[in-house]
Amino acid sequence: MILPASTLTEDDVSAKGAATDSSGASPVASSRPGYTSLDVRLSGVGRSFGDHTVLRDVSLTVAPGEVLAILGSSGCGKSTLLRAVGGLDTGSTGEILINGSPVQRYDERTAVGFQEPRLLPWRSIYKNISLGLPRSLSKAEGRERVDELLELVGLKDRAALRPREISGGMAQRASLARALARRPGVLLLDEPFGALDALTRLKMQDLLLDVHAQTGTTVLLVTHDVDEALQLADRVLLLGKNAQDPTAAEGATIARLLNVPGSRPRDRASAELAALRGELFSGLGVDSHTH
Ligand SMILES: Nc1ncnc2c1ncn2[C@@H]1O[C@H](COP(=O)(O)OP(=O)(O)OP(=O)(O)O)[C@@H](O)[C@H]1O
Repeated sequence: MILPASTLTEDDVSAKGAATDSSGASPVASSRPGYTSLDVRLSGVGRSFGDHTVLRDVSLTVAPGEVLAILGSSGCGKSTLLRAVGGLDTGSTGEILINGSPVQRYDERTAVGFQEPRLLPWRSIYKNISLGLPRSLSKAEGRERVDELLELVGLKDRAALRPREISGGMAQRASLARALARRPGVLLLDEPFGALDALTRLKMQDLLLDVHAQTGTTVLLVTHDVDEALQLADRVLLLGKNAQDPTAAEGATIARLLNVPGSRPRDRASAELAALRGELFSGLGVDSHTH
């Protein structure tokens, strides 16, 4: 049973984040009954398309329950990396392990959410979410799970509507619920809020924090938004040229890997975050105009 985040006690919230994994990575969340949080280990991951090298030598461990934001300039390979972790692309080199075993084609331990909600227009919201259920569930179990998810993403009273009858933000919530329906150990989100207006985007960020507090799922989040990364992530991975080796061969690698301090939800105006924001902007080649 998934409870709305508002029913969590302070103890529930502070119990999260107490542990750290052996990689020295960020705090890990404990998952709720029925959910799992899996670790992801990347070793020397690379990807080329023909003679165009997009990614090279990406190595890191994402702790169970961690939220890792992936930033980088357009075309640097963020989606390519995410697709490789989900087994949507099998052309990468190096090794990707989830919970110690290699990623499979369309790995069932993962679920992917995209910028466009990708809902079937002729199906109800309820039915669209049920499309994400694992086949192993009975009808009754499936119904119970979809009801929980509708509650979790605040769409209980919209279940019977078609996608065109709800707003873009609601459609994105339905898409998130569909991705969660198989209770993935690793949730892969590719610019999930990129097409939403600024206010809806902030609300969706809060919703994702609620969902993460409820499920403890490991999240890899590709975003272009530095503030979104700082608000949501335990760590931020900046893909780009290696600053220590500017003459290195083409292809993006880990340019920076930053811990984001403070527990969520974070104070958007804190001085610590402002310093990190400046560092990330400079890593992205953008002048943050601080004087
Ligand atoms: N199937 C493919 N065949 C050939 N080239 C590809 C393929 N998929 C990706 N690429 C190339 O790999 C590079 C990285 O693409 P990718 O979509 O991963 O970048 P990104 O960082 O996610 O970009 P954006 O921020 O613009 O979404 C691009 O140059 C793209 O053209």
